Amino acid sequence: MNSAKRVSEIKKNIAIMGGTFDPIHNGHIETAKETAAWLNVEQLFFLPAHLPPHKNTTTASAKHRTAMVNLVCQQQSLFQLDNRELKRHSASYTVTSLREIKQEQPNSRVFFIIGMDSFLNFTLWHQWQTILSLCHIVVNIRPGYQLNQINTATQKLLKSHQIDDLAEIKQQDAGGIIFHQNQSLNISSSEIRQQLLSNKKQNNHLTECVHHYIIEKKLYQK
Ligand SMILES: Nc1ncnc2c1ncn2[C@@H]1O[C@H](COP(=O)(O)OP(=O)(O)OP(=O)(O)O)[C@@H](O)[C@H]1O
Ligand SMILES: O=C(O)c1ccc[n+]([C@@H]2O[C@H](COP(=O)([O-])O)[C@@H](O)[C@H]2O)c1
Repeated sequence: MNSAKRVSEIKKNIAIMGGTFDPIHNGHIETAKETAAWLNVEQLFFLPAHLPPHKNTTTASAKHRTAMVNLVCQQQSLFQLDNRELKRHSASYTVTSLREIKQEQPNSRVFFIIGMDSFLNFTLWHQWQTILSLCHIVVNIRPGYQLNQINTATQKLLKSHQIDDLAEIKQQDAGGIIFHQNQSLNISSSEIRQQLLSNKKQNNHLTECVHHYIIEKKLYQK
C-alpha cells in the first residue's frame, strides 16, 4: 500500500453535541469540554436544533438560541458552531444532519454526544438505526437519569452496540454506544429559565456573554 492511500484512510474524529440550548449553560459547556478531552478531539461542534423533534415548543427563538451558542464558540477555540439545522424548516432530525456531515466529510468518524436523558428515548428517534450506521453515540451520565430506566428496546440495543473501551470504539467507523462518566453539573436549561424569571441580575450557571445577551434581548422574561 502506498503512503498516500494510508494517509487517506486515516479517520478524522469529529465530536458533535446537538441540543436545544434554550439557553446554553455551563452543564453543556463543561460536559462538552470534558468529553472532547476524553475523546481526544481538537474540535467539538455544537449543533443547535431549529425545531427539536421531541420538544413541543422552545422559549427563545432558534435565532437567539443559536446566537448564544455562537457567543460561547467565539470564546473557546475548541468549540465551533454548526448552524445547518437553522437553515432547515422541518423537524431537526439528527439523521438528516449526520447524513449531510458524512457526505461532506466521508473520511470522518463521528461521535454524537448526548446526555443520559436523551439516550433513554433514543429508540424513539427518527431512523435511529440509520443514526447508528453514521456515528458512534457517546452518552454522558447525567444526575437524576439512570440506566435502569431504559426500555426493553434500548436494553436490546445496548446488548449489540455497547462498547466499554474507547480504544476499541475508535477501531470502528460507527455503530458503537459508549458511556462516559464526567463531573456532570446538575443543571438544566429549564431550571435556568425558571431562575431567570425570578432573578435576572445574576446566574452562576451561565457564561457572562450569554447572560448579557439574555438581558440585552430581554429573553426568558414573563
Ligand atoms: N448538565 C448536563 N450534563 C450533561 N449533559 C447535559 C446537561 N444538560 C444538558 N445535557 C445534554 O445536552 C444535550 C442538549 O440538552 P438541552 O439543550 O435539551 O438542555 P437541557 O438542560 O436538558 O434542557 P431542558 O431542561 O430545557 O430540557 C442533551 O443531550 C442533554 O442530555
Ligand atoms: O432525530 C430525532 O428524532 C431526535 C429526537 C430527539 C432529540 N434529537 C436530538 O438530540 C439532541 C438533544 O435534544 P434535546 O431535545 O434534549 O435538546 C438534539 O441534537 C436533538 O435534535 C433528535
